[in-house]
Amino acid sequence: MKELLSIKNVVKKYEMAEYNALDNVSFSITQGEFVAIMGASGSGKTTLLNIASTIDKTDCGEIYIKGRNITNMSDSKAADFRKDELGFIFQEYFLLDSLTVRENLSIPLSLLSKSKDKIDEKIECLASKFDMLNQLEKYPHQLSGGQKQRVAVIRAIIKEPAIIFADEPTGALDSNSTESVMNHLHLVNKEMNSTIMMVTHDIYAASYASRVIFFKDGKIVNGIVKDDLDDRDTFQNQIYKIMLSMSK
Ligand SMILES: Nc1ncnc2c1ncn2[C@@H]1O[C@H](COP(=O)(O)OP(=O)(O)OP(=O)(O)O)[C@@H](O)[C@H]1O
Repeated sequence: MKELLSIKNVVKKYEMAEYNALDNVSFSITQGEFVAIMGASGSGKTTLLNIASTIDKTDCGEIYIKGRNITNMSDSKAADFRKDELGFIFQEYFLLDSLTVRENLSIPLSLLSKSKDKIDEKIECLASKFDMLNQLEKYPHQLSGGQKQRVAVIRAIIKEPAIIFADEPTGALDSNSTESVMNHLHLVNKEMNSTIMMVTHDIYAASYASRVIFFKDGKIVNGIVKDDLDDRDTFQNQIYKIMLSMSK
């Protein structure tokens, strides 16, 4: 299978820190995989996501996305790379409050100089899939948390990025909204064959992934792949047991 993201021997130590936030981390994600990164607070999950997505730099090691070495990209090249190739979903949504949902969603494609007709066509197609067609002319403050996060998911996928990085996408949501957002993320992964790397504390959210990688003290300590024959409850149970054993 085609390797999409490859992390090789990555080390990251913050200034004044006693320990490495990432300590010789290596793994790869193939095209179409949905990988969840789990671990206790401080285990290095967000540091990993920031380094894998060009937001932060490593001290040692290399990162490749679609075969391109992104390790030492200049800031301006990294910004272009993010615009062209990466999608982001954050806990706090980061929608622009003064713009409608439609205007928020048009930004990624406008930045890629797509025509207005193409942009509207794409927005309406995805809004329909995400049950958001009636919300396009509303402003973010008129939406529920779950609806805002669905807009953020559409915004992340609309330009069909090479990979989507999601940092605690359900962290601010109640259980109903979490279920809806995760169902839509799952749909994106299956129907559009999107590659997703998601950092989460939430065992339920992680159970939607096809693989979970577990971190402790900046190191990978375990990994589990969902068996196609197993249902999500079984996978969630397996994740729970590993998290429990790691906390002992
Ligand atoms: N900017 C920073 N400066 C110094 N130390 C940092 C910085 N950011 C993170 N750290 C430290 O690096 C380690 C890993 O932090 P990181 O935020 O990656 O963990 P995490 O697993 O994402 O935690 P959480 O689940 O609480 O968000 C921690 O010990 C943290 O205190």
